Amino acid sequence: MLHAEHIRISYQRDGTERTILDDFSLSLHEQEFVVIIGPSGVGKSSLLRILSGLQAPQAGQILLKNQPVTQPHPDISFVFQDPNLLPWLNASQNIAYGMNFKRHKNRSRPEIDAAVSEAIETVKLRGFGSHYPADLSGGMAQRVALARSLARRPRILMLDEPLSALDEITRTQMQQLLLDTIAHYRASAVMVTHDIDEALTLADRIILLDNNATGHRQWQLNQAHPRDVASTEFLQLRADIIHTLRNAFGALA
Ligand SMILES: Nc1ncnc2c1ncn2[C@@H]1O[C@H](COP(=O)(O)OP(=O)(O)OP(=O)(O)O)[C@@H](O)[C@H]1O
Repeated sequence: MLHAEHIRISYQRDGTERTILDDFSLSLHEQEFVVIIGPSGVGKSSLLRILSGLQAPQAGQILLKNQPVTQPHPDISFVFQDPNLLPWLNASQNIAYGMNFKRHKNRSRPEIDAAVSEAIETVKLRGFGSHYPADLSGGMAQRVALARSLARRPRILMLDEPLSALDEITRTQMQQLLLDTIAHYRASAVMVTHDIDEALTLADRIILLDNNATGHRQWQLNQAHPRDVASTEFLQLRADIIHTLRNAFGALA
């Protein structure tokens, strides 16, 4: 449904153009969960912004249902590492605020209220709609951010390390919640993470971004959820990914 074709990302530094990523292509399928990994600075966040239409590539194009994506798109939502909730709005109002987008302008109040209730229910925050961000834990705030992104029913969710600020237990719970929530909304997802176990837990496909000539590596995972990442199968996959990272990036990995 989303196609990235021959993407090049470069930035100006000290008057010269520095290419971060070149000739990257990706076809994201319906309800597919793609996880992007790679060392710091390889261009993961930049790529996610480009896939979302938040940033223009220097070459190539993004197509969603065969239409070019050149600006933020109502069918694509973004979840950041920081929940970025508005402190003067309660959880329900923060979620409703996410629906304040061109495509939803004609929605009636009852429709918005129903979408907010469904989102709150799905992220398991029933009873917390009237709570303000200051009264929510980090995990709860990130659930509100997830609900805000999904209430407007995007087809694709872009997730930039959304769980990395959470403690280990909350993070594990959130991984399952993320899978359940995305399945409920029948969305696809592209997520950036540094955590290989998280990638193994969530992904249908893991892509290792590589900015040199060896090209990007990918692994297809067909195992059902929940997954036991301590099983022999996953330990072998994990070892293969780490080995590939070391070969591609040496000391950086
Ligand atoms: N707006 C910008 N202007 C100039 N350089 C930038 C800009 N954004 C990113 N960069 C540079 O591009 C490179 C890739 O950055 P990006 O944040 O996409 O990488 P990343 O793989 O997500 O890194 P990390 O894992 O550390 O978050 C880095 O060297 C960064 O300094």
